[in-house]
Amino acid sequence: MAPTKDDVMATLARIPGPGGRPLAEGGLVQGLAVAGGVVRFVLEARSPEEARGLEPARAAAEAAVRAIPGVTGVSIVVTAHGPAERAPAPQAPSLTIGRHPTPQAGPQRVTGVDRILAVGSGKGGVGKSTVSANLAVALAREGRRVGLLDADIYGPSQPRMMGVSQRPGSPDGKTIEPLRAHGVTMMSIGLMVDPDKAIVWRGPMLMGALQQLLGQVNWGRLDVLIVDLPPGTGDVQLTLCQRTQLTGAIVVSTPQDVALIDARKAIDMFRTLKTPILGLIENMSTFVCPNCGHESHVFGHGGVEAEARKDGIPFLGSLPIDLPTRISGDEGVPVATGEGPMAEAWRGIARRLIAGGMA
Ligand SMILES: Nc1ncnc2c1ncn2[C@@H]1O[C@H](COP(=O)(O)OP(=O)(O)OP(=O)(O)O)[C@@H](O)[C@H]1O
Repeated sequence: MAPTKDDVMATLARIPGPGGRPLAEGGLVQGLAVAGGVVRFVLEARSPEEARGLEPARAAAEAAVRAIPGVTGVSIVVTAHGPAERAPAPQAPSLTIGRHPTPQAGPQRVTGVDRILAVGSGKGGVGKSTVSANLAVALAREGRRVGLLDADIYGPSQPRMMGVSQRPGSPDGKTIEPLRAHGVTMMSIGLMVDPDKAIVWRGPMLMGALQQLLGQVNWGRLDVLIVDLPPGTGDVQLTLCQRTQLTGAIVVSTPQDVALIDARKAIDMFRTLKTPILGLIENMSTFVCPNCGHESHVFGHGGVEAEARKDGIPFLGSLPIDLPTRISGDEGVPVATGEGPMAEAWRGIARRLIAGGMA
């Protein structure tokens, strides 16, 4: 019989954590997911010191969870952030998102944030949100302090992909406390509006909302903030590039021509706005049949790398069509939280960005 989350939490309640308190208590266990027999969760320490001290408890938890009948795999990630970055318990916010923009003099930094990476695409549905979420998690696993802002105002998908749904609090009515998931500090417009209501805003309202999400969210100290943009080349992209000091943009595309045509437009837009393009990522590159191992190039293959070479833009990597990537995205536990070839691919891209000083 497949194990349940309750089975896992009951097991973790018997394992001592920091200060002898059971691991199951105090919000230490985050993002618990049980898919088939595979159990995944994050142990979120309050400081790097506490994270280092958690190793024996992590090993004990892994052994104990593995011993639960029906468990076929266990992945436990320990992440740490300073207490300043830990969001307080959500309270009813008195702040709403969505207003006209306020004037500002030139592009501005976001307080406490060292780098801002925009993740864009020309075409919708090519995997921009999947890339943003997995990259954020992979960077956090490398020990970076990471924020994720879902700026896809018309179609926010990060709450689902990161597995959060509670409304962020605004205790003082001026700033919004972001949420935490899988070691990442995150905020999405989707958490502030009724999920069943369409956002019907003209450009100025979008600009104002983005300004609020950057300036009024208490991001804390971050090494890097990843901004998941809407597809295309519209008001949100323009506002972000013109009003914020961006480190650069990453453009995601699938290899087929129709996506590449739009990716070129996104590249052209970032160039026009003088935003450095840090690299291209090819998503849904190939499909390897899990039954026979045959590799098909459903959307073509290699087109994004060729485009990068032609344009003199770094190629950051390619990701195959992968069922666990889709399932884990739907379940709110990005595939980069686990182990295996996909998590390894994300780790590689994250390390490349860190080595280049970009994250
Ligand atoms: N490499 C992949 N393998 C399998 N499924 C994937 C992969 N990348 C993305 N997907 C799935 O494709 C769908 C679209 O992905 P995603 O939402 O990340 O795209 P997007 O470009 O952000 O879309 P939008 O234009 O709506 O913002 C999702 O269901 C996601 O799980």
